[in-house]
Amino acid sequence: MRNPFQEDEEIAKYKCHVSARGSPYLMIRPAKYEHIQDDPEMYLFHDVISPEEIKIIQDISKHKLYRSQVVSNKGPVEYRVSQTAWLQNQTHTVLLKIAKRISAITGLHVYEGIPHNMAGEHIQVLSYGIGGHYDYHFDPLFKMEPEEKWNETGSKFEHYPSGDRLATWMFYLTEVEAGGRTAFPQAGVSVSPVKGAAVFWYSIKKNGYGNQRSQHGGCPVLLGHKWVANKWIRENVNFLKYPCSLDPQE
Ligand SMILES: O=C(O)CCC(=O)C(=O)O
Ligand SMILES: [Fe+2]
Repeated sequence: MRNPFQEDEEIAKYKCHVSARGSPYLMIRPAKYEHIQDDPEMYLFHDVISPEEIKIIQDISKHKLYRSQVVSNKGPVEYRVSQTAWLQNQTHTVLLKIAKRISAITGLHVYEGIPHNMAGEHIQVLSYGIGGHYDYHFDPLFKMEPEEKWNETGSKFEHYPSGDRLATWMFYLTEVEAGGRTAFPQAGVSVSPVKGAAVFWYSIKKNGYGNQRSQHGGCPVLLGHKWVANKWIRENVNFLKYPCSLDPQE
């Protein structure tokens, strides 16, 4: 996939892969993916959700959709124009299968688990019509704020005992005729929706701090209809899966 924001030299560093990623579940059908960036670590995985699975997800979402909100504000906001549906794993067997697949590919725990120690959030389905968009933002819930604030009494830290959003896995359920890219202005990359693919990136660095370069947004849909599904993967249960590195800045 050609990225208009990346120089040729930078593109040359990144490669496409076919790999079982060390998982026995992927031996017969290895993951096909593009390595997009190192900072943040980011990949585009192809053919990770089938057209039949997409249809099931859209069908169960259709009567649950409501105007999207953001964590920090109750009610609709102008900077996020789309519709949202949250799907719990038990809504359909397909959702459990999908969680297992994400886990095999990323090597992370992604099951919902118990509320105070969850590995992955419920799937969040988003539907954008023409003009639908989501301005630049960060997915982490509190780690983009200064560290002194994380642990204040009554702070967000207390409300998120499973830790912050370590990584985002986002399925593209449709192509978009024009517009609708997911853009990362600080990392200098953007990803065009490819039906059946998923973009995956880490928002928290190995040193435990939020990564400013993970800032991203959904560009306005100019023509067509865009559907995506987010799976946010939490930090605490994954502390051994994403260990710190020898470089404290990393
Ligand atoms: O729609 C997109 O491309 C991005 C969506 C997003 O960033 C979010 O829902 O947090
Ligand atoms: Fe986001």
